[in-house]
Order: sequence, then structure tokens, then C-alpha cells
Amino acid sequence: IIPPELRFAFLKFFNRTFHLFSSYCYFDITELDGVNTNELYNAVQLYLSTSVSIAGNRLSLTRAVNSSSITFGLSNNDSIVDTFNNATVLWEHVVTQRQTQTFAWRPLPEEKRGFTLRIKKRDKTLILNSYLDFIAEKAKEIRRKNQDRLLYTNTRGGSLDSRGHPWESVPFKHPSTFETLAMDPKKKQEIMDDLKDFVLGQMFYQKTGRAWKRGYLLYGPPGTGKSSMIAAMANYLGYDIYDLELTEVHSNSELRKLLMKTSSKSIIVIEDIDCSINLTNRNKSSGLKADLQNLRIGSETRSGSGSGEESGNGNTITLSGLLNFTDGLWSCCGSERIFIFTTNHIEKLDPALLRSGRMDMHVCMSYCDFSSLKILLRNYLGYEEEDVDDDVLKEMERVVEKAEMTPADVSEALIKNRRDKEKAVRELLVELKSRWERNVKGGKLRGQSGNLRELEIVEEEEKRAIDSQNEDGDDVEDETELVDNVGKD
Ligand SMILES: Nc1ncnc2c1ncn2[C@@H]1O[C@H](COP(=O)(O)OP(=O)(O)OP(=O)(O)O)[C@@H](O)[C@H]1O
Ligand SMILES: [Mg+2]
Repeated sequence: IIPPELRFAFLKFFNRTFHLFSSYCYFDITELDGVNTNELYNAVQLYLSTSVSIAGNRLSLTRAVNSSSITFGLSNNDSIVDTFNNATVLWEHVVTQRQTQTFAWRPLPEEKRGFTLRIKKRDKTLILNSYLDFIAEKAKEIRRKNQDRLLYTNTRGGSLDSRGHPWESVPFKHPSTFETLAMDPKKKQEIMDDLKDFVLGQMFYQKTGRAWKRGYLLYGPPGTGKSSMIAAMANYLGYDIYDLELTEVHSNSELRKLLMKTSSKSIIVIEDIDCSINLTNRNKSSGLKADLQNLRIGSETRSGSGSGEESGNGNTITLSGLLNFTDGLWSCCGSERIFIFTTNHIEKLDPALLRSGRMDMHVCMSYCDFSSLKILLRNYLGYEEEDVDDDVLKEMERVVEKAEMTPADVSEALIKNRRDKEKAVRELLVELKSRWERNVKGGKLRGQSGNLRELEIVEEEEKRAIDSQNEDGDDVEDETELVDNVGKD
């Protein structure tokens, strides 16, 4: 019979007085903080899920698709007690149904989730100063220990899921590490040191007034390990990867939103940057001129308000948008981020992307050299240097650089015969030699080979080959015939 308004006012009053005299205070940690995901919520969830002091008698068990581990969690509206430095706290997982929505720009999740932390008022300073930091640290540690990295992609084409995430994720389990990566050991060490300095460099970045981020440009022919390098970096640092598909992004503002939804401690990757830029920039209006214009717009906005507007009809991403993405004010909305661009054709890239300070390190991933070859032999056959015949090794060392085989080609040759290791090495050498021969000969025809000794060797080997073929039959004639036919066409 009491009117609802009165009942509401009464409840409010009751609550107020209750809180005034209660010795507890409460903190709400909601899953979504406006538009952003609340990292503290995730940290608390992780912390509680593996906390040894877990004392709840009702837990929810989850296992994500493809994940190897089971996660414990608090059931909806259940609570557990935790202790920290003699202070006892109570965590409650509060899940409420969202009221029917009137109108929203994007659908919000049906449930509102959050943790409520109840502590004694006298513990307030302790909790605020150290307990929450402790949880964040612990969550980080757990995440690292679980080794469960995530690989995110933006293949939704701009649409959001019910929690407002533009990214889709799967567990990332690429086995590539710096150990298995075949490249010049000196260069490899340099990159590893650089990464380590970056991770430990918070103070440095703060002191020098730089945003805590770093850019790498990986370039080189296909199959030289660019993607493998990215995986190795992620595994080394324990970072998540955001694989940004630029062709799925329709405007600069969409790009910015994607960036805002990435978490810190992550690697943001744009593969084959030359192709993506072509697609969106050069096809529009008049090629280079449009680019230059975009660039100008880009630099204006960078020094100005930083609000990088879309040029043209606003339905395309531009170079300026991309530069703002990696470099502008928005790029520091999180910290500890690594940007990696890869390309097969560095010469095609716009100089604006290459200028110093933008991509901090340019890493050339190139054809297999001798040191890489040795790493691959160890990876695939378990062979150390001394396990391979000396002459064979010397021969390999002589031809490997000019053979211009990619590590992917070498891997393929080794995998094919991995049951018969000796045969694998033999066939690899044959392949290396034939490519070497072709390249050196090609160089001779183009008149650009400087090494006379090598030419002599090629000629000698050619002669020997012809002799042996003449013995075998008339393969040579077949070949000339083929060439003739091509000539006729
Ligand atoms: N440097 C390397 N060390 C070890 N393995 C390699 C290396 N390069 C290539 N591989 C092998 O070759 C395969 C292809 O390599 P990867 O995908 O990393 O090449 P990529 O440079 O990214 O090529 P693309 O330019 O076509 O994307 C990998 O699965 C890996 O096993
Ligand atoms: Mg690749």
C-alpha cells in the first residue's frame, strides 16, 4: 500500500544511515568502464580464479574454445573471502540483468558484471595502496605462467560483439621462438636486447617524455621468417598479438577505435603494409598526389589537435590515418606496445613510414646464410656442426649465400627427408648447388658477377654436367628444344 516513490526514498535513507554506521566500505569494479574494458576487472577475475585462498563453495568452471586449461570463477552473485596482510576482505561477483534498453548506438551485453569488494573502513589505506597493486601484479604473473597468449583479429568488418569488442580472439600457440629462428645470431641478439630494454624501460620513456612504444619494420622476400619472428617476439615477451587486417577497416576513426580496444603489453601487427596501403590509398583519386595530400593533412593534424579527420568522403583509411594510429596522440592511450609492420618490398613504402623515429628498428630478413643454415640443420635434423661431414659443410658454406634459398625453402627440403637425415643433407646440398649455379650463371649473363673464381667453377661444373648427360642420353637436346619453342612464341 506504500507508494513506490516513498518506498524508494525510505530504502535510500535506510541505506545511507546503514552505511554511515557500518564499519565496512565497498568498491565496485565493473567489467566495462564506459566504452573501455576495465583491466582491473580482468585482473581480479584471474586473481580470484587461481587464488589459493579460494574458499567459495560454489565455483563456475569454464574452458574457452581451444584452450588447454580450465578456469575457475566465482558463480554469479557468489562471494569469497580473501586475506591480505591480516586484513580480511570479501569479494562478491555481482551479475545483474540489464534493463531493457531504449536506444543504444551499439548493443550492450545483456548482463552487467562486476566485482564488489567489501573491506573494513580501517583497512582502506592498506587496500587502496597495496592490495589492488598486488592483485594486478599477481594477475600478470598468472597470465604469463599460463602461457596463454591471445591472437586477435579484426575480421568482423567493423561490427562489434555484444561486449563492444571489435576484436575476435583465439589462443595463440605458435611454437616459434628466438631459439628456432634461423638468422644471423648477432642480429638476433641485437633484437632480443632491444626488446628487453624496451620492456624494462618504463622509467627511461617517462624521463625522456616519449610514449612507451616501439616500432619494428620487418622486410624481406616471402618465406624468410617475418611472421615467425613476430611469433618469436610474442613468445619471448609474453605479449598478445593484434593482427590488424587493414583491408577490413573502413575509416580512420574505425582504426582509432580498434586501437583504443587493444590492451597494453601487446604487439600490433600489420602484415604486408605495402599492399594494404595500395588498396586504400592509391586506388582512390590520383595516386601519388593524393598520398602527398594525405601526408600533409597527416602532419597538420599531428601538430595540431590530433583529431586526424578522414580525407575525402570519410570512407577510407589514409596514410595519415595510419600514421596517426602508430604515432599520434591516440597511440599512447595504452602503454607498452609494439607496432610491427612487415613488407616484401621496402622500396615501395612511403618515405613517411620510414623516417627515423617512426619505425624504430628496420630488420632485414634475408635469404639463408651459413649461420641460419646451421640453425635449421639443428632444428630439423638435430645435427650439430660436427655431425655433418666436413667437406659437405664447407661446400654448403661456399654456395649458401649465392644460392638465395629462403629459410622456408631449406626447411621444406629438410622436412621432406627428415626420416633419412643423411639423404636430407645430401639433397639439400644438391638443391643449394643447383640454385647457386643458376644465380652465378645468371649474374654472368647479366654481366654483374665479380667473382671470376666462381665463374670458372660454374663452367667446370657445367662441362661435367654436359658430359654426364651425354652419357645418360639426350636430355640437353630436350632443353634446347624447349628454349626454341619459347623463342618462337
Ligand atoms: N628464419 C626462419 N627461421 C626458421 N624457420 C623459418 C624462417 N623463415 C621461414 N621459416 C619457415 O618457413 C615458414 C614460412 O615462414 P614465414 O611465414 O615466417 O615467412 P614470411 O617471411 O612471413 O613470409 P611472407 O612474406 O610470405 O609472409 C615458417 O613456417 C617457418 O617454419
Ligand atoms: Mg608472413
